[in-house]
Amino acid sequence: MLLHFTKMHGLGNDFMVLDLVTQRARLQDDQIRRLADRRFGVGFDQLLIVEPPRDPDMDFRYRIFNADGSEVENCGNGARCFARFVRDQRLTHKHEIHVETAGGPLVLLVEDDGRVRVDMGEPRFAPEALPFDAAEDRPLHLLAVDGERVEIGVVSMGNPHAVLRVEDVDRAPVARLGPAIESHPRFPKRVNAGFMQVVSPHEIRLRVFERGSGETLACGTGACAAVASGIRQGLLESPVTVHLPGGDLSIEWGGPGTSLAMSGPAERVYDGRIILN
Ligand SMILES: N[C@H](CCC[C@H](N)C(=O)O)C(=O)O
Repeated sequence: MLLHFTKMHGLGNDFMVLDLVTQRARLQDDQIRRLADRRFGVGFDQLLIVEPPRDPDMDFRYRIFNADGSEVENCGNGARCFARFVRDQRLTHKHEIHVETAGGPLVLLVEDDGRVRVDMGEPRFAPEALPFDAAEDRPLHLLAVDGERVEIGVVSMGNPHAVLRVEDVDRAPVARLGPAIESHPRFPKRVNAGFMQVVSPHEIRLRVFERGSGETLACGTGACAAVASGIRQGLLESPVTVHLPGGDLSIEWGGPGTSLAMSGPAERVYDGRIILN
């Protein structure tokens, strides 16, 4: 089976994007893992699949798979690349695109300068939304991990995030605590682990060890989760600039009962064709 695809990235968080509106394919987990491999395959953090919507009021359905083949509920950087892709491929001419995802509906606004603004919905802090094993909803939870006890904020952006505050992201124990938090037993569906350094009330630095992909150069939902947790703890005020290793995102959130908005770039790298057996 020959498949056309496009390689894209959002601040270095990179994607293979497949149009399954005009093409037909069913990919198995092991095929996704092989395609994700940066030597034996195309190489990506996530695979994004564009499909026709199930709900007639939506424009598209958008499915997201991590490099380990696991299907996930949401991908912020991927949403921006998705919006750029469907317009570049002339699958739509709309500037406001309504998308079905496993984590709920998204509204994507493609701006004239090529940046994409995404209404990411309302952050949810209740442990059962992630899911996270905890007796109650609170701004910070204690987690015993790798022989130490750390304080984390937990946030669902459709996908689960644990946010840990650090003094200096460059010296944060991402390689050691990232995997340990990702697969911690109190997160039955695993979790993305964010390491947040507060620079000022309107500025943070962030590194994210992503569930199913490892540390990435940027994580859109991770940036949203870190800002939401920081605002809830009284450390941050909207809008917040998030400095990730791959570049900056801008996040706005008016607090409980309101949607959180993220805006940033989406880049195409190349178009390709691959034969899947
Ligand atoms: N690894 C994430 C999905 C990709 C999120 C990230 N690439 C983003 O931009 O939000 C998870 O398992 O929930």
